[in-house]
Amino acid sequence: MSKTFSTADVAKHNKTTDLYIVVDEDVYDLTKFQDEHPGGKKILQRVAGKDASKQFWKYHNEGILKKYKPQLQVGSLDSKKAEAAPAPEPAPPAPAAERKEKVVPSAESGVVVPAPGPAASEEPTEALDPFGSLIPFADPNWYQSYHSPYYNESHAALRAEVREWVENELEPYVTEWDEAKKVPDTIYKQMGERGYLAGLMGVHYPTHLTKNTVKSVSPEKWDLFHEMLLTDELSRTGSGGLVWNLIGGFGIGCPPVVKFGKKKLVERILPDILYGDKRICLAITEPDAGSDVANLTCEAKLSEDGKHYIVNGEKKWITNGIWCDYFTTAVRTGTPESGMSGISVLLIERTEGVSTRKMDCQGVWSSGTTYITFEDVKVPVENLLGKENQGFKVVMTNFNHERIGIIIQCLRFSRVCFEECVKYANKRKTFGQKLINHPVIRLKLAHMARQIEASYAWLENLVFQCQKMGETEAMLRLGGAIAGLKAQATTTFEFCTKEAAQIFGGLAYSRGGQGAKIERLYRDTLAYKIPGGSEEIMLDLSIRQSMRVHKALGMKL
Ligand code: HEM
Repeated sequence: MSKTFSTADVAKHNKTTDLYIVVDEDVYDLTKFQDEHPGGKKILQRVAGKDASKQFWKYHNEGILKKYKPQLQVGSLDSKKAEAAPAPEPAPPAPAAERKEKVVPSAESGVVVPAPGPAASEEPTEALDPFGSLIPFADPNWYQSYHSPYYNESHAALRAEVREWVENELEPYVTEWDEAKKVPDTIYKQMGERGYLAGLMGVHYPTHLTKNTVKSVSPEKWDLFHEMLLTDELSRTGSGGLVWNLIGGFGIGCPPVVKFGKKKLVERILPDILYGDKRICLAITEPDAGSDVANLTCEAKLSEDGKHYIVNGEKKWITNGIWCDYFTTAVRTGTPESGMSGISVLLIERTEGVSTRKMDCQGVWSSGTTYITFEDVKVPVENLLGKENQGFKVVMTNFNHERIGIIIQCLRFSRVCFEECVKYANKRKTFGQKLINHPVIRLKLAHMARQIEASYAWLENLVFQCQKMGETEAMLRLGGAIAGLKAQATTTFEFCTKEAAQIFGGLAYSRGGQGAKIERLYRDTLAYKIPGGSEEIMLDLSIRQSMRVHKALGMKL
């Protein structure tokens, strides 16, 4: 692989039986690959022995090279070696001690939500070093040296750590996994090993439950902005299926156990979950009850000896269900008419009477959307989360966390659409002009960017409020705003996929290839607009809830 070639050496490999090409000064042996090349072998034979960089970048994106490099690259041109030395490395970030850190979460025991220290908004810090492609609006603006009160060196370090993993080990394979409707189990396991699962619960980093920690951020520094950027960077894969596979079930199924589960239960089941050995999901929605949670019918009756609940009912559209060992399940313990005051939440373990079957859906293919039936399932009373008939509070507390997760993903997916479009519009020519030179294309990009940036600024503000307020106050005061932002994020996401598809044209209509992310995200939009509270319910709730809260705060009309 480390062989050096001159252009004259490469030129000798110009036959169908011995076919080399050059892409970006690296040399590839395509002799065997030509027969399986999806673009055809003749097109490769026409560039045999030559530098085909221009043609390559016309038809492919970076993921293809990353994926095929290990098997096809045989060396590099001698010219590359000569130039390699002076290549400027981005300046390393200044040591943490040299910078003033903004958010210093305190780790008092008994405080569940990471609370920022007093420094959080006192004085402005220097902007962080630039990071990423520097395409405007393709990353949050603090990646591009904008000043921000929310981020410090530990966020920059996590950003680099996650991006490296995503770009090298996830993104090149995402299309394959989506088509297979399954992500290898090893990837989920790595989520545990890398300490990411433990950091995604909206609580202080739980070192008492796992020995795994995140390499670039010490547990006591972990805050909600780390959690946000972890989800954000994972979403750069441009696959709702992948993100939901890794955090969709866990991120909403596990927090209620940690926050409302009895100590013994938590200590028994959490370590295996946080290591990535066991999986957990949230089971609320039913064939006949979605956003209308108060209407659910899956029943749990106390056994005569009072030691078990006997659960009977169905759950539908449950993310990750087919792979799960544990189900955080909303059940009716009250009378059929009891509404929201007859709901409880149980941690149901995969045991006799629990059946799961995979559902076929429009989008998020690799997320394992599941239909679950519970038939006379015996659940120990110790598995009750919170108090009997007070499960509505557990469900509501969880909604803010779930919705913020959805918002983060939608906004990054919107950025992915934007970024892909900018890159494509700068190489694709129509009517003798690059797409970027057509005002109609720039107009589409502008409408995407303005929605992304405005929504993201609202998101950062709300995450900051969650961090400052603590869980109960956040639940009472921010529900309306978070619901409004969820609707804002899903409409932005839908708009961006629609406009991106128009820019990519036929490439966004067929699966795979350069338009793969756009085609997939277009199909994923409904999986964001409907669950976690549909767009219509979110908009209505945003006003109803805010009016109620502000009335209590003394609103004058
Ligand atoms: C390292 C060398 C190459 C590899 C690994 C490679 C791989 C691939 C793959 C995986 C696809 C499927 C579409 C996708 O997933 O993007 C594809 C499509 C294609 N490739 Fe290549 N390719 C290589 C070089 C080239 C070169 C040098 C040319 C042109 C001279 C070329 C022309 C095409 C065309 C026209 C398509 C079809 C694009 C479409 O469907 O729109 N490829 N290639």
